[in-house]
Amino acid sequence: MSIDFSCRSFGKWILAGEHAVLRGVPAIVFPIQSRNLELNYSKGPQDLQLTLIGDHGKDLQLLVWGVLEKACALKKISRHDLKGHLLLESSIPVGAGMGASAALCVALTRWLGYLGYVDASEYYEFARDLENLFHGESSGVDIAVALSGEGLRFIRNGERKPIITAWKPNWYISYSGKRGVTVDAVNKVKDLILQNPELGEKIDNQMKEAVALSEQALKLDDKEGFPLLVKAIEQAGNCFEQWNLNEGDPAQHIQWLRDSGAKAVKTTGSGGGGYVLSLWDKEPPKEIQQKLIPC
Ligand SMILES: C[C@@](O)(CCO)CC(=O)[O-]
Repeated sequence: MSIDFSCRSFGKWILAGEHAVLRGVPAIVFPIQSRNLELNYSKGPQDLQLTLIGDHGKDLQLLVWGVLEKACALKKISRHDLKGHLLLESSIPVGAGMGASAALCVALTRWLGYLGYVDASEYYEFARDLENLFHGESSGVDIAVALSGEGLRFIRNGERKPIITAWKPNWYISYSGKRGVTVDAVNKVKDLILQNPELGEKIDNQMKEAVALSEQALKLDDKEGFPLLVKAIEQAGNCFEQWNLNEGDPAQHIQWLRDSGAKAVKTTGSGGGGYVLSLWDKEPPKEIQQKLIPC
């Protein structure tokens, strides 16, 4: 079968800015090159057929049809207008906070663009509308990075600026042992803000400062940048503590990383589970590395 169109979108991890980004604070987000979703499309006369492969391809089974349903409704097209064969290969786990749903929405948007249903100028907005199927409220940060494939400084309804890093930190993400459900985590933070607006604002401001520090740290050289980056990550990580989003398995995983020699550790993404970022001053021990994904 010949391939008529293909595209690739990426999973993501966030250095700083989670949650507060919903209230206008910038977020620093990077793609995970090793966790991506590849779409290959072959034209054909038959109603659309779907094949899912890869470590996490099958996870997408229910999501794909749901997203396509919504895309058809938004563009006022019938499912029967979509013909041919779609092959999706994914290495992004679903429900782990790595942005699998955003990567899927971006890949399908690009494909619909190829078919002539979506203009390239509206890819971002359209993919975001599709992603709202999964999140009650999303800032669009996952869509932005899945679309660009590069590190970004992201502001909700605002800038999406590439991040230039002057050095390559020894940083990794690893699974906390528990699923992270974005909508639950977002609601937990919102509840805290409702109950204690002053504290909510204080934590958002702390996150904002962590974002500024991390940007500064990445612009310096590694010698000067490292201690600043440690401070930034710890400060951002402490926000998750205050939001009570590290309880249980994530807290134990964070402690294990610290005990193993990580110099700074924080939850990445929505929290309440999912992935944890760790920063090291040298290569982590071999037996630890098996559990770490290089960023
Ligand atoms: C928790 C959150 O800030 C990041 C999830 O990756 C939600 C969002 O920005 O859409």
